[in-house]
Amino acid sequence: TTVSVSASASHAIPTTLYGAMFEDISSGDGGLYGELLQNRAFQQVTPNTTAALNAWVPVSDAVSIDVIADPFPLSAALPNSLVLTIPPGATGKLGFANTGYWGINLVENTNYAASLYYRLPASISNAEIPVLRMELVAEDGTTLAAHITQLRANATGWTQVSAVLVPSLTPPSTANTLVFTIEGGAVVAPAGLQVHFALLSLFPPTFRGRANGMRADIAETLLEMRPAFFRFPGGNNLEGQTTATRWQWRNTVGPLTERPGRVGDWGYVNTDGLGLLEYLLWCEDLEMEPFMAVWDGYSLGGTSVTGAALDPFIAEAIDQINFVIGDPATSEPAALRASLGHPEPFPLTFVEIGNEDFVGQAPGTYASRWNSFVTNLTATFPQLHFMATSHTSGPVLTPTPQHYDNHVYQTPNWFATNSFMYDSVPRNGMTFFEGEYAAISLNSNNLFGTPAQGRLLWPTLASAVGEAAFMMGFERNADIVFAASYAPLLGHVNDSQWTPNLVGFDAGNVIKSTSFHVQKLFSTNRGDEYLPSSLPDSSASGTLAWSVTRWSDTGELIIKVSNSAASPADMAFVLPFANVSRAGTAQVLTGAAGTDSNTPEMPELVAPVTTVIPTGAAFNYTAPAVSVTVITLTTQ
Ligand SMILES: [NH3+][C@H]1C[C@H](O)[C@@H](O)[C@@H]1CO
Repeated sequence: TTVSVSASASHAIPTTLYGAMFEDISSGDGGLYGELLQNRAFQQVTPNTTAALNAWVPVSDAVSIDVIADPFPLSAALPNSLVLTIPPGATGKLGFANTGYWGINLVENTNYAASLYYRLPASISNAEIPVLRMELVAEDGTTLAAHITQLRANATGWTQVSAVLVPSLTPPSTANTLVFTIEGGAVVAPAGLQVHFALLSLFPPTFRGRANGMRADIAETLLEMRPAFFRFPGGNNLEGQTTATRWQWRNTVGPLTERPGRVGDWGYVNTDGLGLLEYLLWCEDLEMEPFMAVWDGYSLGGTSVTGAALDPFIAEAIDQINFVIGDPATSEPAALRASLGHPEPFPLTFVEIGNEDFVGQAPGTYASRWNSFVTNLTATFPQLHFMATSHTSGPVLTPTPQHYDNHVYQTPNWFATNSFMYDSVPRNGMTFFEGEYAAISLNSNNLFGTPAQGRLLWPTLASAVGEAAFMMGFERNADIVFAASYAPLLGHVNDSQWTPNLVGFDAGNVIKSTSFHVQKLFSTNRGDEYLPSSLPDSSASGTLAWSVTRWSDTGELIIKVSNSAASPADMAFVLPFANVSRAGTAQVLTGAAGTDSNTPEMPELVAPVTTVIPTGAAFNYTAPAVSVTVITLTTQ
């Protein structure tokens, strides 16, 4: 195949072309968000049930623990507490432990910040006052770190205890626990003792040392991709099953004692410790533009709010946006932002109105809800761009959307043969965000089924190669495609609500998938202008796709190639430049079989290999079977 490249660019490659989509789908709590204790504040649980004690266990049968609706709660937002009951004369390790999110990763000589609130239902009159011991304990019972503090005899009000725990060694597994025990032996409990606990927390060092920040290894992995934007808070997790359980920005900002959490849309409670300000600071740290969604009246249970009933939610969206960009002098939400330490507005251009309003009953009311939101938001924020989430084929929306968020989940082969999807889209001023795409299954007749029905647990090499072909279409059509992101971004391997995910993780490991490598290769070799070239075969039998872009300042050329065929593809490149470097760099992602995946067992089975290849004004390159290649060379 000969590829002749044009000397003049046809269009710019937007800086926002490659980014990340995020929602809490086994990805925030227990993942990107740094908190190591699961169910840390008993949020949104039913008191006096076993489920309310999720991730909490007693450490001896001499005591009992129960989650209650506390008569004197820590706060209105956190009404529940854990009551430790020590019967008279009890001895031994009198306490309870948290087992984390399928484990707690601990590293020696690292500072872990523990904190909790406790209160005594009645003052203790004993001579000896009980001691509270916090310990990091390994699977075999070894104490890795300990901190003791004396309880205050008259602490009938909530009292906070904070401590830094430093493991003396790195334990052999992540099956570690944080153990809380009361000591003082029989003296403590001549008549027995009860202690109430609330908002118990353990944080490792966070990414960039941010308070209430992100887990560093996952954050560093996402930083590797250099995503240019970050879409949040969803995705389904924006919507709620009902209006009442929608994502509400105010409940996600301010002190953790003021955040009630919510029943998320992926089968577990969200702490909302990862909230709007944390998302925005995270965008700042990774230099990503926020693509922020506002709740738009539709909930996944099928209900819609329309007409005048929508007004309070439009006001809520205006407040949410003002929290991000408002002037503290004139806007209460902006003043709240300033009071939380960020007086300056955050950058914001794109606001998405809802999520996937093409599902269920949503299309029936989206035109009306879109009109209500966009009419009001445009009046308040004329500088913002609003993205529609219904299908471009309908319903007809007014005002006409400037941008649509398209989603596609398909088979690896579908992606490999649909890289021309945007070539035939009319150029009428409308531009597109391919906000969610992924090779999800080998079964085109049941894409969202189970693994037994063809669903992929992990991205495969064939997934990544297909997605790369599809992404060539983004670059060739970057005059109308301004952003694209794989979804979902992250998933906990022990409890994923969705597979495959771009990055898998467990308590101690991060797994970079084959698709992650493609996202990183494209995002870190983007170029800023597109050079037209001979077109690949756009038919269903096309197996070879490529894209040529350039950095206009340096003249550096980037040639991306995707070969989904089971055999190598001989290519000849013809470049119309005088001073093409005689050697270029080739980063090649390939493997033994298209079915290869990076998994917890073999996290690096498939990884890019960088080589130097001969290049020049005309050069040959053989793309290996089932591979993605990024060639970089200079032209001046
Ligand atoms: N059903 C997918 C579409 C929705 O927007 C996401 O929440 C889900 C996983 O990426």
